[in-house]
Amino acid sequence: METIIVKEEAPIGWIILNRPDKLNAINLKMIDEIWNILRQMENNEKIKVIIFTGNGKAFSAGADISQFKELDPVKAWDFATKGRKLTDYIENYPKPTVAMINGYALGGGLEIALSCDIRIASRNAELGFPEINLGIYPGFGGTQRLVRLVGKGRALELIMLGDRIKADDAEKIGLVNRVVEPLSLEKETKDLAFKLADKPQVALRLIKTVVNHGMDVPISVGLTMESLGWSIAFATEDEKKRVEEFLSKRSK
Ligand SMILES: CCCCC/C=C/C(=O)SCCNC(=O)CCNC(=O)[C@H](O)C(C)(C)COP(=O)(O)OP(=O)(O)OC[C@H]1O[C@@H](n2cnc3c(N)ncnc32)[C@H](O)[C@@H]1OP(=O)(O)O
Repeated sequence: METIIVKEEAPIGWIILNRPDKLNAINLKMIDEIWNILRQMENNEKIKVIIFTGNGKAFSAGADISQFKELDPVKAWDFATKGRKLTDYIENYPKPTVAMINGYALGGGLEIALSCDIRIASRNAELGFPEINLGIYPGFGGTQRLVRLVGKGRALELIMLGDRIKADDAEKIGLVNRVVEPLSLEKETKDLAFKLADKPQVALRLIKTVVNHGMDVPISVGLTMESLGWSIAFATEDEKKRVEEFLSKRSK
């Protein structure tokens, strides 16, 4: 791998963006490498949770601006589509995903973090969508995911002004789930990942499907999806075992 470091630390699969001298700017190669490793990890039963992070002082400072010089509208469309397909894949990934935001998470970098299920940020992280300052706007799904996460007013402010915000402010608006001290970032993220890995995996997958797709359809359809998914959970070993355990403890 040229642009990422991959670590298997079962049950965690680490994907570490690795162009530290360029603040982990995302080029086409990185998109391909993340995609390919995610495909492999999908079939690796030992891996139950994926953690994304960055090597060095950034999670990622966004799409690689040096590639923009070569872009005409057709190439820009290809680049954006590749990035957007990747973030769609991450959002709908069959295993839980966590973004461990260790520093700058900007533009396309923040869009990767936004497509993860949970975001934990170091207190010294800075987040934002500075694309407007380049005459563009988020193109890896950010306009749509941000508005769903923080609401229209805050999303427009972030995207239209392009200002970076501190982790604490990101937590206040729900852009990140939790802020921790830099030295505890890895431990807190791993604790969270272990907790997720201990949960029934099929039910987690159903939750992601119902929540993600439920947001795209009328509530009546979302509620029906919820009921269908809920019924499917009764076909799992986890449900049988866990309900049985609960009831047998009560009857003693
Ligand atoms: C085509 C479809 C795109 C779809 C949507 C996505 C769009 C985007 O993501 S556009 C990019 C948005 N991001 C930015 O505009 C951030 C750009 N970076 C910065 O503003 C600053 O680097 C900083 C504030 C994040 C950090 O500043 P500082 O600590 O002073 O570090 P340097 O600026 O010296 O950066 C070190 C090194 O990294 C290179 N670099 C940083 N960001 C990018 C980037 N996004 N693309 C390419 N290269 C980047 C920077 O040029 C420096 O490299 P050298 O000059 O070789 O040392």
